[in-house]
Amino acid sequence: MAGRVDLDGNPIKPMTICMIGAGGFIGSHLCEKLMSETPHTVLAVDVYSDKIKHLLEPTSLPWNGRIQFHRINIKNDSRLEGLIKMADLTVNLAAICTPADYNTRPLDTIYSNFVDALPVVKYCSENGKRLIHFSTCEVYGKTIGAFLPEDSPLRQDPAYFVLSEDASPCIFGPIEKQRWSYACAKQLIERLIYAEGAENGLEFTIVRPFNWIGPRMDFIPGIDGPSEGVPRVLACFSNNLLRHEPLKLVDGGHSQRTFIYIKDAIEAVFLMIENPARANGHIFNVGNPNNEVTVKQLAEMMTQVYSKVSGETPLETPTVDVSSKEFYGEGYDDSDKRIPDMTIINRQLGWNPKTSLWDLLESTLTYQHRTYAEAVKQAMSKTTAN
Ligand SMILES: NC(=O)c1ccc[n+]([C@@H]2O[C@H](COP(=O)([O-])OP(=O)(O)OC[C@H]3O[C@@H](n4cnc5c(N)ncnc54)[C@H](O)[C@@H]3O)[C@@H](O)[C@H]2O)c1
Ligand SMILES: O=c1ccn([C@@H]2O[C@H](COP(=O)(O)OP(=O)(O)O[C@H]3OC[C@@H](O)[C@H](O)[C@H]3O)[C@@H](O)[C@H]2O)c(=O)[nH]1
Repeated sequence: MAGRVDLDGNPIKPMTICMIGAGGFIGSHLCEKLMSETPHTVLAVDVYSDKIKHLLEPTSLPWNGRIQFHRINIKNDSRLEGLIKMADLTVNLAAICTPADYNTRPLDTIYSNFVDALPVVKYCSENGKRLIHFSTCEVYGKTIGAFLPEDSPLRQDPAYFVLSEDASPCIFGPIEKQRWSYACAKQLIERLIYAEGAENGLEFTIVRPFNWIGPRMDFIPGIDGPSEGVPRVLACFSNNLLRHEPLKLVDGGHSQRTFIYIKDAIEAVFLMIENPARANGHIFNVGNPNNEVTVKQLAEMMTQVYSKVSGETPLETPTVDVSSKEFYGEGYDDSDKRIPDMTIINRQLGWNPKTSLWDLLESTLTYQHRTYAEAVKQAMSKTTAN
């Protein structure tokens, strides 16, 4: 830890970071790396702490005293401003961010992603504190190419699909497609933060994650989350594999995504945290443009990788089609394709992702198998016995 320097060769001073949503998937990985590799202190705010329990106990851990957990719901807790004032930097990760909620709980989604973030922005701005706010690649919505005829050669032209922070439009569906409640709330909070920067001098960085995946993402229904809950695709497919049932392809699984390993993505956030002069005032795509697949291809690859790490033979028919209405309900819609433009993050922070999709799935599914296989087996045998 000694002699840590930033990208311009200046020594990095230890700082205090107020991390809101620290108990979630991304927060747990950020906390873990901050504790093991830096001298920084974290004021960890969340309503849950299960995913960072291993960092909080026992008190003999080498970083004891550098991480404090504050069980606070930011919707209604006056302690929040005090914590932001105590910190040099606030990182806001708190959000409802599972697509199954966007069309079924649109009010909670909009409140969580816009209204609840407002005081965080206000306290940072009023107290002259730096803010790193987590937005999403969903603010781009659909690509321009999605509106071209199916057989148009322009669909192959990157100008019609690569998503760039300072050039691409944000294209959402009609209001009755409530899927876009999340993207729209995230877009408005981005605009508000940007305006606070322009009018009141707020020092901000906005992160747009492109499908970060890895261990501790979401939950396995009926094991460490509600039986009827629908997590994001990694956990949905992991759950199917653990239960030896077919993976469900929504509307045929034709949508495309680029997946990035959480550990690669966290490196980018570290560079933002420790290089304020290069990160302030910027919006950054953080993704891996080399890891593009259709959801169907993802299902096939996960089936192969899971068979390798578990030693189990895959099902003869490993996938099954399901309509989005059946899977998510009324008002669902989808992003067609998500390729991040990496120009700005390359220029400002010199960052690039490293891990291939196969490798990241291998380490993630090894973790899923080790963590959940036994519990799923027991839960399934209990259900059969009843
Ligand atoms: N994982 C991704 O690929 C991805 C992609 C795009 C955007 N993001 C954004 O990154 C952020 C973190 O995502 P994640 O994947 O870690 O999700 P997550 O759900 O695992 O983490 C969010 C955390 O925020 C906490 N939280 C929510 N509301 C709160 C409140 N009112 N008070 C206190 N804590 C609250 C939750 O308890 C949870 O622990 C979110 O803003 C999300 O929109 C993530
Ligand atoms: O079991 C499943 C689950 C999901 N899917 C499909 O897989 C794709 C990816 O689904 P995810 O649940 O990972 O969510 P999305 O990529 O659509 O959105 C995510 O993007 C970025 C973040 O802001 C959020 O974490 C979330 O909105 C979608 O096309 C979805 O319809 C399936 O085909 N089967």
